[in-house]
Amino acid sequence: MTTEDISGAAPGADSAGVRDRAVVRVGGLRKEYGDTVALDGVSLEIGAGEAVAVMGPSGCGKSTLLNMIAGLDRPSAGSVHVHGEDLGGMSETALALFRRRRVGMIFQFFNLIDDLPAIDNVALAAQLTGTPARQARRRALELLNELGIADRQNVYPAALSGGERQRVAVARALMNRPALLLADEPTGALDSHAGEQVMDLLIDLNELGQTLLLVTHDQRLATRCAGRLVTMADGRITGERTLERSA
Ligand SMILES: Nc1ncnc2c1ncn2[C@@H]1O[C@H](COP(=O)(O)OP(=O)(O)OP(=O)(O)O)[C@@H](O)[C@H]1O
Repeated sequence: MTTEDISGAAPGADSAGVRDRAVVRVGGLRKEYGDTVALDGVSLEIGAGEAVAVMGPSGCGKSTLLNMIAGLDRPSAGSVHVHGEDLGGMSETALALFRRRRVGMIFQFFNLIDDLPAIDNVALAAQLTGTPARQARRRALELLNELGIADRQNVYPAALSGGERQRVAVARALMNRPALLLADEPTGALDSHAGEQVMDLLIDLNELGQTLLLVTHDQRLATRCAGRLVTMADGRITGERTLERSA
């Protein structure tokens, strides 16, 4: 896999250090759902080229934080900047464009479209930003090739293994060279072998300069893939430490 293949994010991981350019800046973030306070004053900065894992007990607000950074939901208070763009100031249309162009997301249950073969699941991400179909399919095939599943390009999600589905989802997430790759329990539905392969893939991508934010319950995923661990409880950040990546 090459830097050129994956992203426009790589230049951030330069010799000047990885945290000199923030890809994510979250300040005083609060989110209420009725009486539930899901986020209660979260501030976090992620530098270009960093891999950050967020861990904490169920219900502590991890996915809510991820969704705010992805522009999938709006905060009750506080600010989110991604790649220098202020999400709070965006119209719904601008936010939809931001989601397509700036962030790639992978989820526990893949979220692939059942009635499209692998290649079209991937290509669609670029077609939605206006890339002509032929060009989108060409890049989709390159990515599937880089991820080792080009031979599965015409297979529908139902006939793919869990690991293959997640690889298709990763290819889709990388399609528009996102500044930020967000992963919500990316190995949660995989057996240990497929999980290891997805972890290796995330490590490779980060080493090529892709900025990564992942939410997980899996200590092994966090320590293998991330350089920094953020812990949360009750909607707040309760701790932060640098990780030495384990083998
Ligand atoms: N759309 C929603 N409507 C109402 N409440 C919500 C919504 N989304 C999240 N919540 C609540 O906000 C809190 C934080 O939820 P969130 O999903 O962010 O936690 P989490 O740490 O990701 O949990 P898990 O590890 O179980 O996925 C929980 O109390 C949850 O019930």
